[in-house]
Amino acid sequence: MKDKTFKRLLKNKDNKIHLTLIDPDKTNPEIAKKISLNAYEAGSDAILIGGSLGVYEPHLTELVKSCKESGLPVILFPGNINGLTSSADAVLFMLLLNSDDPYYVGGVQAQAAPIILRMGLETIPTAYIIIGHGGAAGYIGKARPIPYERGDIAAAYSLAGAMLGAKIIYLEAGSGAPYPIPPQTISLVRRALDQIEYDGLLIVGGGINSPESAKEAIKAGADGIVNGTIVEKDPLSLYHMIRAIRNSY
Ligand SMILES: CC(C)=CCC/C(C)=C/CC/C(C)=C/CC/C(C)=C/COP(=O)(O)OP(=O)(O)O
Ligand SMILES: O=P(O)(O)OC[C@@H](O)CO
Ligand SMILES: [Mg+2]
Repeated sequence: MKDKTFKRLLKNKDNKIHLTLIDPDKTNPEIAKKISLNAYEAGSDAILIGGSLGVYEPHLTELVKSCKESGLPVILFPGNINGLTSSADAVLFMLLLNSDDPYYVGGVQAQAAPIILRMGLETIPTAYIIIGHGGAAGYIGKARPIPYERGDIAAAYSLAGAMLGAKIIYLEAGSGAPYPIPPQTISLVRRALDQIEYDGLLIVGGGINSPESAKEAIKAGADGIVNGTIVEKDPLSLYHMIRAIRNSY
């Protein structure tokens, strides 16, 4: 199996990972290119492209191509099978572990797998776990969100994801969530993953809108963070977010 893009991320683990999210539903290729160039200069590790609502072609492919001009890897973060295009470098092959709908825990993966095979995309096995507010992803994905403060439950789901072979454990509060995942919750997940010597990446996203909250997530044990909403509002905020996570110790 291809793993070039994932290995490139993993190499930066000690330096902490920053992922810049672009929603194809809200962004045109020109703006996506500007955000990506900015992300590259600020030191982000990759561009994630995805959203909870449907996307269409050729828009998605054009968006991916314009992001690739930055030189950063472009990783699909699909809400459904229409979020796939062969022009990306890889796809987060996600299972929404705490969804009550079997479509998101087996069904969509079976729909997507033969398409991904034909597209020749690298897959990054990802356990997607929705916590707290959950945002559009929680609603569309029919998640039963884990309460913000229940780090023990988040840890149980994260262990399950790791034991299933996920290379990324993605703790998600939902794009634009009013509060990010609390550091105590992240710490409990980190501790559990350390017990099994997990060697993948613990990524946290949703509502991380200040350098302080970015730093807290990393201090609590996240290997990396995702920023979407704040980048849409102010692309220059990336410099502060990335500086914060790289100077956490
Ligand atoms: C394997 C394939 C092809 C797909 C996986 C499909 C799964 C499991 C989806 C989980 C549920 C879901 C709808 C996830 C979407 C995650 C995502 C791309 C969130 C990005 O943000 P938005 O939720 O669009 O935020 P806004 O509300 O800000 O637009
Ligand atoms: O838009 P924000 O709140 O930064 O969330 C990013 C990401 O975790 C959403 O999937
Ligand atoms: Mg969206």
